[in-house]
Parts: sequence; C-alpha cells; structure tokens
Amino acid sequence: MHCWFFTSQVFKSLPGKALVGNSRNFHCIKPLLQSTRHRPLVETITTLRQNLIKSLGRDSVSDTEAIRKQHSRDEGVERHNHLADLVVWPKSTEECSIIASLCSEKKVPMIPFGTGTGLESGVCAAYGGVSVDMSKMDQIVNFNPEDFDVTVQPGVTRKGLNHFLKDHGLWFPVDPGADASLCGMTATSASGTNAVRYGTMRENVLNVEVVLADGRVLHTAGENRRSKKSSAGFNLTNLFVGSEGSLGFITKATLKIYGIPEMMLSAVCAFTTIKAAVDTCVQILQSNIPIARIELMDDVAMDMCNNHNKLDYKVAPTLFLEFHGSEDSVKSQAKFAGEIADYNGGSEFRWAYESEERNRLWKARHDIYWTTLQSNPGCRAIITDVCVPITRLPDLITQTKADIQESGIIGPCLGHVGDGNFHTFLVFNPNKPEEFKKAETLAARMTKRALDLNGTCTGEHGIGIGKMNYLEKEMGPVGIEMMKSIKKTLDPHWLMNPGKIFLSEY
Ligand SMILES: Cc1cc2c(cc1C)N(C[C@H](O)[C@H](O)[C@H](O)COP(=O)(O)OP(=O)(O)OC[C@H]1O[C@@H](n3cnc4c(N)ncnc43)[C@H](O)[C@@H]1O)c1[nH]c(=O)[nH]c(=O)c1N2
Ligand SMILES: CCCCCCC(=O)C(=O)O
Ligand SMILES: [Mn+2]
Repeated sequence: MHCWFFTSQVFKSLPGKALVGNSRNFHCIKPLLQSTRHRPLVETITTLRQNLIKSLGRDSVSDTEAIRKQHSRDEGVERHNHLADLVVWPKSTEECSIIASLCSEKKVPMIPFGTGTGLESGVCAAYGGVSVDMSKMDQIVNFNPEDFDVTVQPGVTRKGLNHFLKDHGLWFPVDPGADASLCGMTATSASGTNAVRYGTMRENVLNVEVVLADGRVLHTAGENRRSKKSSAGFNLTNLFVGSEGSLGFITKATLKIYGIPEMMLSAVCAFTTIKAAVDTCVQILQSNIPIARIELMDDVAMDMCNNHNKLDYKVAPTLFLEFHGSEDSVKSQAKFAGEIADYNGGSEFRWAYESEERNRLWKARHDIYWTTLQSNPGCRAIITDVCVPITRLPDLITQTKADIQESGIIGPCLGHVGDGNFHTFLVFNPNKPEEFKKAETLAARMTKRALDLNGTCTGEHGIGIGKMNYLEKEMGPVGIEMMKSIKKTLDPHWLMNPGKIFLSEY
C-alpha cells in the first residue's frame, strides 16, 4: 500500500505495535500525542473481541483489515495510518453502553465513527482501539412538526432527515458540503452555507443522549426534554456539541427544524477585487438584511469551477447570495443587497428562482474541494478554516491571498464570509515536500493572523489532530487545563478518542 505522510518532523513511531503498511517517505503531518500510551496488546484485543461477539452477535464485530482501514481515516489529508484493532456496529443505546463498559473494563480506546466525512482526522485510530460505527442506529425516533423539533439516532444523515422532512414542508438547514451524520455534525459543531440565517449545530441542538466512557447514559437537557430554551443548570448539551467523540457517544440528538421558505432566490455577483466582495458582504450584514446565505469564491476558485462544471461565470471574486421568505420580502431584500453590491462595483448579477438552477449553482460551491483536486491531478490540499469577527475579514482574506500568490502555491480562497469564516485549499504535490512545506507555512501564518485578530483556528471543522497545535495558543493554559479537567471527569482513563484535540493527556 503506497501511503505518504508529511512532517515538519520525522515521524515518531508509537510504542507498542509496529506501524501497519509500508510506505515511501513515511511522515506524519503533525506530532502525535506526546504520551507513553501503548496500543492495546494483542491478547487484550482477542479477549475483548470474544466478549463483544458474545454480547452483540458476530455480525456486529469485525477485525477485517479492509474494514479497519476504512474506519481509520476520514476525508482530510492523511496524518498517519494506524488502524483500529476492531470495528463494531451497535444497534441501540443499550448495545453502545455495553461496548463502552467492555472497552473500559479492558482500558481499550474507543472512537465514535459517523460517516467519516470529517477533515481533521477525528476518526483515525491514533492508538488503536475500537472504532464504533454508529450507522446501524438509523431511526428518526421522535418527530414533533408542530413544535418544530425532531430526534434522530446517529446513523441519520442530514440529507436523509431532509428527505423525510420535506413532505411535511419542513427542513433542517445546517448544510456541510457532505451528507454527514447529524450526530457527527453535532460532535464537530458543524456549520455550512445556511449558518448566516439559521446558525450552526451549536444553535440547533436542543438535547443529546450520550453514552459515557463507562457505559452510563446521560441526557444533557433531561430525558425527552425539547423546549426551545432552558436555563436549568449548566448547558451540558453544548458541552457535547464540538466534543469530537472525546467525551462520549452521541446516541440521540434533538434538533430544531424549520418551515421551508415560500420562496428562495439565489444570485451570483462578480467584483473587481476580493476586498470589494467582502466589503459588500459586511455591509449587507450591517444593513440587517436577513440574508440566508452569502458565500465567497475567489477568481482561482471560479476559474476551476467554470472549467470543471462547464459554467461561464466571470473569473473574478464572486459572491453567491440567497434570500428566503415571502415573494415580496425576497424581492425587497434582493433589491437592497443589489444596491449595496452596485455601490462596491459589483456586476454580472445572475438570478435563479427555479430550484434546479439554484441547486446547480450551490452544488458548484459545495463541490469546490473536489473540483480543486480534480483540477490538479495527483495533488492533495491542506484545508484551512479560520473564522474572525466580520469587520476583520476583508484585510485577513486580502493578506492571505497576497501570501498565496507570492508563494506560487495554488490556493483558492472561499467560504462562509457571512460568518467571518473562510477556507483556503492549499494544494501540494505529495512527491514534492517543498510544496507541502510552503502550504503548511501558509496555513500556519493565516491561522496566527486569525488568532491575532481575535478569531479562531477552526470555524467549523474542529480540532481533531490537524489543529491540536493551534488550540493550545487559542485557549491558553487555563482554558486547556479546564477542558482537560472536564474530560478527566467524564473519561478518567482517556479512552474516548485519544490522540485528538490535546497535545498531551492529563
Ligand atoms: C466535501 C466536504 C465538504 C464539507 C465537509 C466535508 C466534506 C467531505 N465538512 C466536514 C464534515 O462533513 C463535518 O465535519 C461533519 O460534521 C462530519 O460528520 P461525520 O458524520 O462524517 O463525522 P465523522 O465520522 O467524520 O467523525 C467526525 C468526528 O466526530 C466524532 N463523532 C462522529 N459521530 C459521533 C457520535 N455519534 N458521537 C460522538 N462523536 C462522534 C468522531 O469521533 C470524530 O471525532 C464540512 N464541515 C462543516 O462544518 N462545514 C462544511 O461546509 C463542510 N463541508
Ligand atoms: C473534502 C474537503 C472539503 C473542504 C472544505 C469543505 C468546507 O467546509 C466548505 O466547502 O465550506
Ligand atoms: Mn465550510
């Protein structure tokens, strides 16, 4: 198996089991957890496997290498190739609780697995252990259309839920580009293009059921509670939003849902400079137009988007906008936004009412990562995800663009400018370490800039392994210490998804 990894330092093989697989230029993109943790011993895994089969049935447990590989990485750039020792599929909260108890008894790591569309290596098996694939728990367990809430198990994806909801004139608007599991989206505090109007997962999760590392079951807002708001004690629900599998298994999520708007109007508008485009975004938001989504794609992204999708948009910094509401309200919102765009030199406005045309436009935006890779065959990309206060965005993106242009690296800038959150895809050839080094340096410089501008290293993709280094700077020592003391309370043996989020254990 040819696999390649990159390092700013030579990979430190972990104590315990030898690394699986041979590879040229074997490196690791980030220093793994500096810990004395060992992978589980073979005999421990053998006994655990027998106990799991006894409890769950043979069809719910696998140690096949191909299945372990499939569960040991996500859609982000590869950071190492350690494999989970086992993969299990719980069919209920009770079975998930049994898995947690059996693994805890043997002190074996557990990694919740949703649909593997994460980007920061959140599901990879840094220290072996058991990958717990939640996909067989795939029911919509409680639907209250009149109260605008629904409760789903972890195998339900966002498109699956919307397919169910649409016949009721309802939808769930948080829309990462992938068809991710809703509990995985909860675990990474995911977001998407609709966040400007509808918020992120953080604002749309009312309650979660969690199986803790020792098998206990927790309902973070109280069992079956689904009020839109509550001030009853600590907000345990939001403790698990963004926990990235490090605090427990999310086995149910109660979500806010919304009426499908009477009308959705999309528009595309080109600008002469990135600054003009982003200034337009800031002014639209400051004018309090209740815009649903506003996304930026720079000239590099537009060029690849046109070529890949046979489109003919202007190759220039472009805003993708969408307005939701009654026909009158949508038209007046669009008119006002159009005037602001004109003021900033916007041109080539193209409107789309029909869902087919709108979906085509937004698919081009959602698929831009794959478009970038397919436009640069054989390459990979470091994906950045900084988020800053909206007024800081124009300068940050302009400086980032200048750095990328100076570096010679291909690096489209795009994303959720309505939230102050944007991405670059810093493309590099895996056989040219100097390109990787440039991409990594650009990512580090951009992230430092965002942190210096009172922002964050990750607006929506989470920390995983990819951003462990940045979290320490972002949160400071007391913040990290507080997070670890919470983790120690919930997972005293550090068994839930070890090797992620923190550079060191307790
Ligand atoms: C093409 C494309 C486009 C996008 C994105 C990906 C891709 C491939 N993403 C990233 C990704 O879709 C997002 O991080 C999802 O929340 C991941 O959900 P999965 O179910 O795939 O989780 P996945 O299986 O990848 O796991 C992610 C993390 O959550 C944990 N986890 C998963 N299920 C859990 C459960 N039931 N209980 C506890 N922990 C659990 C895992 O342990 C891991 O740490 C994204 N993201 C975004 O926010 N905005 C965006 O716009 C996009 N766009
Ligand atoms: C497969 C990687 C997707 C890159 C970034 C996805 C995202 O957050 C977005 O497009 O927005
Ligand atoms: Mn995004």
